[in-house]
Amino acid sequence: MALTRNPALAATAAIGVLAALLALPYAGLTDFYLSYLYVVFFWIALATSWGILSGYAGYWSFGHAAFFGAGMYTTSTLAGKLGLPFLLTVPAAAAIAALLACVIGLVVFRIHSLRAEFFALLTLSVTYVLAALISNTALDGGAGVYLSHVELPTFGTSVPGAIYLMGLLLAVSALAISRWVLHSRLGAGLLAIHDDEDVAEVKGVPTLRYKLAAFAISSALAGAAGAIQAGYVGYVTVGETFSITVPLYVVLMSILGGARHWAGPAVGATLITVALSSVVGGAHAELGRAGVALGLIVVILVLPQGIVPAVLRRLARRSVAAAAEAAPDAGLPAQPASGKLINLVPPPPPVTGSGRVLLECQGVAKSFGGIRALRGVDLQVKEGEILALVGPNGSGKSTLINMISGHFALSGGAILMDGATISGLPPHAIASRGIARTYQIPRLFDHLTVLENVRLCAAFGYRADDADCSPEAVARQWLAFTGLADKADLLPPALNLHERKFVEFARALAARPRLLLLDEVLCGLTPTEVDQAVAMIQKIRAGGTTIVFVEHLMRAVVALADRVAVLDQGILLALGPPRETMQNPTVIRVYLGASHAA
Ligand SMILES: Nc1ncnc2c1ncn2[C@@H]1O[C@H](COP(=O)(O)OP(=O)(O)OP(=O)(O)O)[C@@H](O)[C@H]1O
Repeated sequence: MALTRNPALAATAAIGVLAALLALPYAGLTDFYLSYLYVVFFWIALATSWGILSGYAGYWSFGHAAFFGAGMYTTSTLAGKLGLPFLLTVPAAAAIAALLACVIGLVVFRIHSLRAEFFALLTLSVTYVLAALISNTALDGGAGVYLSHVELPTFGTSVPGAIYLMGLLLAVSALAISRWVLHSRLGAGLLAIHDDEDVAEVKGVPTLRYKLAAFAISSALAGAAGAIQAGYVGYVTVGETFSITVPLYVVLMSILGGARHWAGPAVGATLITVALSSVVGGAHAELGRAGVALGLIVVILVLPQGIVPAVLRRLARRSVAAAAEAAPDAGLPAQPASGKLINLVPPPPPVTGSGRVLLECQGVAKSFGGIRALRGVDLQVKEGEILALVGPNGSGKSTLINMISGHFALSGGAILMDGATISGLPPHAIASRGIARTYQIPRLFDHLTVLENVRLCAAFGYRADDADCSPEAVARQWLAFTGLADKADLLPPALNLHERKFVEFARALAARPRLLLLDEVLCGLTPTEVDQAVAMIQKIRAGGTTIVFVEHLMRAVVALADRVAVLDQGILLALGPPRETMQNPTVIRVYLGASHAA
C-alpha cells in the first residue's frame, strides 16, 4: 500500500530486489535453482512482450512463437553454423524478429478487415509458414540444430549463471520497456486503438505507425528471448520452437495477470510457471496440470480484468476511503495540477463574417455500393461562422461530416482546408490540420476514464504541442466547461446519454480545433440540456472556432446558425440565412413538411 503511494519508496524497493537477484549467481546459488529462475524470467519476458501489442492495443497475436522462433533460428544459424559469438546473436535475433513484424504489420495493419480474430488467425498462420520454411531449408533441414559446440558466456561464474543473468536482464528490460510504453504517448494511443481504432485515428492518433512500433518492440523482445533460449536448450527443433505452447501460455499468463497493465503479464507468468513446475513430476502430474488449469479458469472468471488491475483498484478504493475519512473535502474534483490556465473564451471579438473560406467541398460524392449518399456537394465554410447542416433522414449529412473528418474515403470530388487538399489524407493528418468532430452516437473509449478520454484528445489534437498547457490541464478545463468535472474518474459506461454526449463534446473541444464538426449533439437531450448546449456552442464560436453542426432541432438551428445548408438525397438543395432558407418552398416541401408551410 505504502509502495503504491510513494514512488521513491517503490523505486528503492525495486532496485533492492534487482540487486539481490543480480547477486544470486555470485552468492553460490546452485545451477538447479538458477535454471529454475531463468525459466520464470523467460516467461516473464515473453508474456510482457506479448502485452505491448496485444494487451495494450487489443491486437491479439497467436503468432508470438514465430518471432520467438525467428530469434532462436537466428542464433542457431549465426552462432551454431557461422560461428559468431553468442552474445552478438542476441541483438541480431531481436532485429530480425522486429523486421519480420514490420513486414507483416505493413501489410496486415493496413487491411481494415484483418482485426480481432482475423489478426489472431493470421499470426498463427505466419507461425506455420515460417516453421515450414525453416524446416525445409538449410536453416534446420528437419533434423534440428545442435548448439553444444557454441561457446556460451560464463559471467556469473558458470554457464547457467550467465543464462540466468541474461534472462534476468531481458525480463527487467521487457518490464521497463512495457512500463515506459504504457506511460508514453505511444501507450495512450495504443489503449485508444484497443477501444475504437477508427475513432482513435480521427482524434489524431497515427494508428498505423503506433501499431507497427508496438509490434516491432514486442517482437524484438520475443526474438531476444528466443536467442537466449537457444543457448539454454542447446538443441533447437522446429517442432518445439513453433509449437502452440508459446502463444497459448503467453495469452493465459497475460490474461491472468492483467494484459492492460505493464506488470500484469509478469505476475501471470510467475504464477503459472511456478504452479506448473510444482506439478510437473510425480505420479499425478497430469492431474496436477488439470488442477492448475481449473484454478486458472476460476481466477479468470472471478477477476476478468486480471489480478494486477483488480488489486490496484482495491488499493485505490481503500486509499480514497482513507483520504475521505481524514479530510471530508478530499473527494472534490482536483484543480489542474500544472500548466497555464486556458482562456476558454478569449477576449478578442468574434471573427464572424471574415469572409475567408476555411473549408471547401468541391463536388464531394460518396457511394456505398448502390447507394449514392452524396452526389457532388459544393459547399464553402467561412472562417468564424456557424453553418447548420440540415435535411431529411438519410440525406447525407453524417456522411458529409465523415468525409470531411476522413472517416470514409471519397468516391469523387475534393475537400480543401485553407486552400490545401485534405481529402485522401489519413484521418489523423486531417485532425492535425485543426478539424475535430463529435459522433451522433457517442463513441467513447470505454476502458479509459472520462478524464483520460478528453486528455487523449488534448494530447493528440490540433494544438497538442502548445507548451503552455499540459493535456491534463486542457482536459480538466473542458470537463469543467461541459459540467463534467465531477465525472472525471468514471468510465464511460457509467454515464447517461446526456453526459456521454457532453464527453464527446469535451473531447472535440480539447483538441482546440479551428473547425468543429458537431453531429447531432442535441439529439436526445431535454429542453434544459439543449439550452445549456446552445449556450456552450455560442461561447465556443465567440472564441473564434468555426462550427459546422448537423441538427434536426429547428429552434437550435435558428438560434445558432449564421447560414443553413439543406441536403436532400445527397444534393445541396439550398444555402443561406436560417429564416430565409427555411421559408424556401422547396425546403418546406422536402424537409419541413406541411405543418411548417402553414
Ligand atoms: N457506412 C454505411 N454503409 C452503407 N450505407 C451508408 C453508410 N453510411 C450511410 N449510409 C447510407 O447513406 C445515406 C445517407 O446516410 P447519412 O447517415 O449520411 O444520412 P443523414 O442525413 O445523416 O441521416 P440522419 O439524419 O438519419 O442521421 C443513407 O441512405 C444511409 O443508409
